[in-house]
Amino acid sequence: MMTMMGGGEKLTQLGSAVAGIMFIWAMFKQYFPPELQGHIEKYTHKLISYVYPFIQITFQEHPGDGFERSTAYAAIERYLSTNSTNRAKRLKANMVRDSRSIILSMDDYEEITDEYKGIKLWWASSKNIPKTQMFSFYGGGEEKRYYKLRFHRKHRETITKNYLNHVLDEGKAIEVRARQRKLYTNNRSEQWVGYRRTMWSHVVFDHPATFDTLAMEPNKKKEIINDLITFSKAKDYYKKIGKAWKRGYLLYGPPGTGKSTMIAAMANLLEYDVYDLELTAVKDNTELRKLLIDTSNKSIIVIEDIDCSLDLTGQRKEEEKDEKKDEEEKDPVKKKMKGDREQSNSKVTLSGLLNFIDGLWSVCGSERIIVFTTNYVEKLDPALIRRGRMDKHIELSYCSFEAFKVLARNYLDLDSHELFAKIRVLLEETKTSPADVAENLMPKSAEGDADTCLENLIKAIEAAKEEARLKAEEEARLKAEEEEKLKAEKEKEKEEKSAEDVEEKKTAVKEVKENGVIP
Ligand SMILES: Nc1ncnc2c1ncn2[C@@H]1O[C@H](COP(=O)(O)OP(=O)(O)OP(=O)(O)O)[C@@H](O)[C@H]1O
Ligand SMILES: [Mg+2]
Repeated sequence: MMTMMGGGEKLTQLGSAVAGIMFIWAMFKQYFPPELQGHIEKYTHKLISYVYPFIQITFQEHPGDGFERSTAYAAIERYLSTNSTNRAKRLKANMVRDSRSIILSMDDYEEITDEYKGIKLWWASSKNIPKTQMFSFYGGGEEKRYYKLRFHRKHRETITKNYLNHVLDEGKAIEVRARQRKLYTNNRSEQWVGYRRTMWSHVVFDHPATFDTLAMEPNKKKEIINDLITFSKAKDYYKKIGKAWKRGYLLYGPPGTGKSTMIAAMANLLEYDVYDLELTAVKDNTELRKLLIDTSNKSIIVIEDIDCSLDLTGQRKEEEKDEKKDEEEKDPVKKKMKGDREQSNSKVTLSGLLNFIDGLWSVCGSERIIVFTTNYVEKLDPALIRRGRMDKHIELSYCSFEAFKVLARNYLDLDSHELFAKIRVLLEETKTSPADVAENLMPKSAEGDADTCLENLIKAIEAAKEEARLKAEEEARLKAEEEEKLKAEKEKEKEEKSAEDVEEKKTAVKEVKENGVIP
């Protein structure tokens, strides 16, 4: 205070006295007639400005006559909630819509101090109570709340230019951290009507997966976490290089290897909302664009099983298509995907999707992550997955021993066990998905202990290994049979051919004999 005032303790006391008078005035002015109120206020302010070196800024909760709560007031409330819980003696608790927790803020007529770059500031909360007890729409009933900021006039520049932005940014950041995150899914366009926007339906996103619980090679996991965090802090960098603040991830790998789990972990790490985009419910590229424009910042837009939701083979050669058709007819899973695609009538095209990733729409909104998942990366059109479009390709593969250790720690609280060595060998020999491992590590009964779970896992992997061996044997047998059949057919063809040749030769000799000419 001494350093700020420069004028010594007397001035400090004067400041406090004036602040006290103003404070008491704010509380009691309602009891004076309005005409008198105006006069008293005018002259007191004049007098005070001679002796009083402070500047005051007021932030109303409902500026103007609107219903809308000022975003600045809300941000200040959040900002002060971290500050005031330690310093204010009287607090009020608020449960704000969409928030995960109660916000504690200083109660009316409380004052706290803040410090910014060595400058001391005072924040006070207050309210005006109108004389008439009329019905009103304002948030706090009839009262009009406001915050008052007070600081020495020599810091005017710093406070108005930097400090206020700092408070608003911090307040917004606290709000983002405290808000309930949402999982959105797109509705069919027939439901996009009415007063409320219904392009997306949402539920509270409360998935427990985190990168700690995700089973994966530790180095790979670290790399992904770093990549995400770097992205989330790179606002200025993206601006500098002139690129939209977006990043694309392609997650690929067999079923049950943690692709969807990783998306949840990403959302939890960055505290982003998740938009699960079901492409088969989107009629065409125009609808796709509308949906994407309607997403919010700080979100992950997910298209799962991209190969099933979009016919990516549009421009391919016919013969390739035929080949694929045969394959689809044979494989039940692929047949279902094809069914999904056909049933959906979706006319979203590859180029529509590419425009969505890096076309013009990307100028609207920022801080978005786009994630595609697929089980068949080799099926995707190269245009879709080229670098720059999908910035990072992440393979999620079968469960390695390192990944198993994460699961054992999560599910059984085990860091080591005598059965680990055996499991390591089995995992190296087989293709076991983390989902299968996780399934077996869950106790099947209330008494199920860690030993039983590990034994169950061993049994399950051994059974799968045996099944795979039998399948391989069967396939080898069928292949051998096929080859045998082919060989026999070729032999037969050859024999028939040579019989034909002999016959031809005989005819030729006969003709020579009869006609005396060589054909
Ligand atoms: N890497 C992993 N770490 C932890 N748990 C996992 C992992 N992979 C799978 N699981 C477990 O298996 C279940 C299924 O995994 P998930 O849905 O993430 O697989 P997926 O790769 O998305 O499969 P699909 O290709 O079928 O969509 C999850 O609920 C989770 O409990
Ligand atoms: Mg999945």
